[in-house]
Amino acid sequence: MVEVSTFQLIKMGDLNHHGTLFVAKALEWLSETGFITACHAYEDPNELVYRGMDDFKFLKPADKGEILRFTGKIINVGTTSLTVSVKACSFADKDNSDPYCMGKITYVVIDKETRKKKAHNIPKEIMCEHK
Ligand SMILES: CC(=O)SCCNC(=O)CCNC(=O)[C@H](O)C(C)(C)COP(=O)(O)OP(=O)(O)OC[C@H]1O[C@@H](n2cnc3c(N)ncnc32)[C@H](O)[C@@H]1OP(=O)(O)O
Repeated sequence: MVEVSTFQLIKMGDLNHHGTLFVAKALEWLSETGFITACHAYEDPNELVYRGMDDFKFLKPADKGEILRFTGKIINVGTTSLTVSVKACSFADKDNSDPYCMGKITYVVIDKETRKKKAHNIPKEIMCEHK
């Protein structure tokens, strides 16, 4: 089972015109955590590419000064792909029960010479349910 956490402090430059966390910044942090999580399952980052994101939701605004914990878990292992669920919660929300935003990101393994997708042979045991 793979679970990876990263942390971000929301600063002035991360805000939108409402004065809350800008969606593009949240997506950047979400996809960084997703990629780092995927690299724990497949260790060559040069052969791992982003394919798509599903079910991205922004559920409540996040304020300047908040420390966010992004938690990535592998929820599906296919033939060439793996899917990581990432949740962003307050640092104080110890059980990740009240996320600010979340999404499911799929990565595909490619051959670094041909750039064509290839089977990764990652064992399904690394998957877990994201509560
Ligand atoms: C980290 C980065 O920034 S990487 C840079 C940005 N990304 C890129 O440049 C990648 C550009 N895209 C590509 O080169 C190609 O689309 C590839 C090689 C990734 C995939 O090739 P495609 O022919 O489009 O892939 P295809 O549609 O068959 O999907 C491949 C796998 O992803 C899975 N997949 C694709 N979309 C989704 C999705 N939305 N949700 C879940 N799984 C998905 C498929 O089911 C398949 O899985 P499997 O082989 O494990 O059964």
